[in-house]
Amino acid sequence: MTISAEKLIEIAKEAREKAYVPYSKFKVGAALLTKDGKIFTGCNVENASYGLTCCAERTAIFKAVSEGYSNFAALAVVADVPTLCSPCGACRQVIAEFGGDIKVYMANLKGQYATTTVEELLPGFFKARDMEK
Ligand SMILES: O=c1ccn([C@H]2C[C@H](O)[C@@H](CO)O2)c(=O)[nH]1
Ligand SMILES: [Zn+2]
Repeated sequence: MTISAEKLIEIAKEAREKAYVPYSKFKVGAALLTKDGKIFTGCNVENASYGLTCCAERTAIFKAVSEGYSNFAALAVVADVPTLCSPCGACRQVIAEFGGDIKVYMANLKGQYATTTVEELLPGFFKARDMEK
């Protein structure tokens, strides 16, 4: 990995500013580090049809994959909360698709963070192997 957790969190914090959140007003930012050192950012994008909202984490992952990157080392997620911003279930499954060992930094605006992995966040996640007959 080429950059520190703190730096990735800083980048996620900047990405958070772009959040489109007219309904919840809850801005979330993400920064995704590829194994070859490229960074893709994301923010949450809400919709008047609430269920169509895309979280910051998935925005970052879909941006990266659509640009040809799918080997990830770490993902930072930042929100303005006293505790830490923990990815929702849908995002956990989407992150897991690309490796249960991807580091996840859950952070707040003060720069406090916890490090975990998707294996820890979503034990027993559904994977390609589960479709084998
Ligand atoms: O980890 C999370 C949790 C929530 N949200 C978004 C979805 C919605 O726009 C708002 C409130 O749930 O926060 C994210 O982007 N990431
Ligand atoms: Zn989510």
